[in-house]
Amino acid sequence: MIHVRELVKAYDDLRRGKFVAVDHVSLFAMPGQIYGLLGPNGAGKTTVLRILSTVLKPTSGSVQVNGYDVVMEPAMVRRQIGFVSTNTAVYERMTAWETVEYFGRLYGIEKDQLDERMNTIFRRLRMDEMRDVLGSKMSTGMKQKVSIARAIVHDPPVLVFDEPTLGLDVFVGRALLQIIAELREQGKCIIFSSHIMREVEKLCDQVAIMYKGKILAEGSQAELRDRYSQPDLEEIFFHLIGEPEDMADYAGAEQSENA
Ligand SMILES: Nc1ncnc2c1ncn2[C@@H]1O[C@H](COP(=O)(O)OP(=O)(O)OP(=O)(O)O)[C@@H](O)[C@H]1O
Repeated sequence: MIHVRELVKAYDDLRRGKFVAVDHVSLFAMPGQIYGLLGPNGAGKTTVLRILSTVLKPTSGSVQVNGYDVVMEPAMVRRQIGFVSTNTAVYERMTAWETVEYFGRLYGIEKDQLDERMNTIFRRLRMDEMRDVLGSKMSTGMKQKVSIARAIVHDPPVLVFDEPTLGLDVFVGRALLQIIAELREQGKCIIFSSHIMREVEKLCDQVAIMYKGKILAEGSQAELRDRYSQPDLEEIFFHLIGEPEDMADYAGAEQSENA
């Protein structure tokens, strides 16, 4: 379970001065559910997820992961979470098996239990054929599977996916979404951030639409469609922000992408 209350993150930016990247964000995600954080580049999604996984400290507000507070009990929070993003590192000189084993050991899992768990994970993620492939020889899709395997090796109840399909082709992207749906069936609490409306539409039970640091709307997809009388998430999004008159509206996002 993830409980975010009135979360604020302000940066002291040399160029922009004090910049509020996350502005009083509240959300609640349950086990067995995929919670979608949908928003364009620069909306503040990654900042929320980094605070959730204890990489960044909040300016104010509170975040609890399975009852543990991210500021007071960061080590316990890290045990609850598996984090997957597009640029999760895969070591060039380690095989798929060695990489996942290494992370399992970091979490202090006993050898026998680790072997058993890894066998299950490799089978479930259809990674058996790539056990001995070195990081330097892996395709992007293989690397992404290794990233998922290392994120779930300690069997965390909470999984965070930050734009996980970025740069993947349609086959690998689809397989990845299927894996995430399977993890939901296992009762995991999943946060899935994306700017791709179609993906969020397919996968997510609850959706928060985020823009310029704020959550503009939150609910199940059916609730959101009803509330705003719009047929899909894209229409709801533009209904909420208004049609941008020119790309000046989008300047902040461009900067973030290049940062
Ligand atoms: N260290 C920092 N200092 C100053 N501003 C920052 C810093 N990190 C992020 N920001 C700004 O905070 C805003 C939100 O960034 P964030 O990465 O959370 O957005 P996002 O929704 O994840 O988008 P993206 O998909 O581009 O990563 C952006 O305007 C970004 O430039």
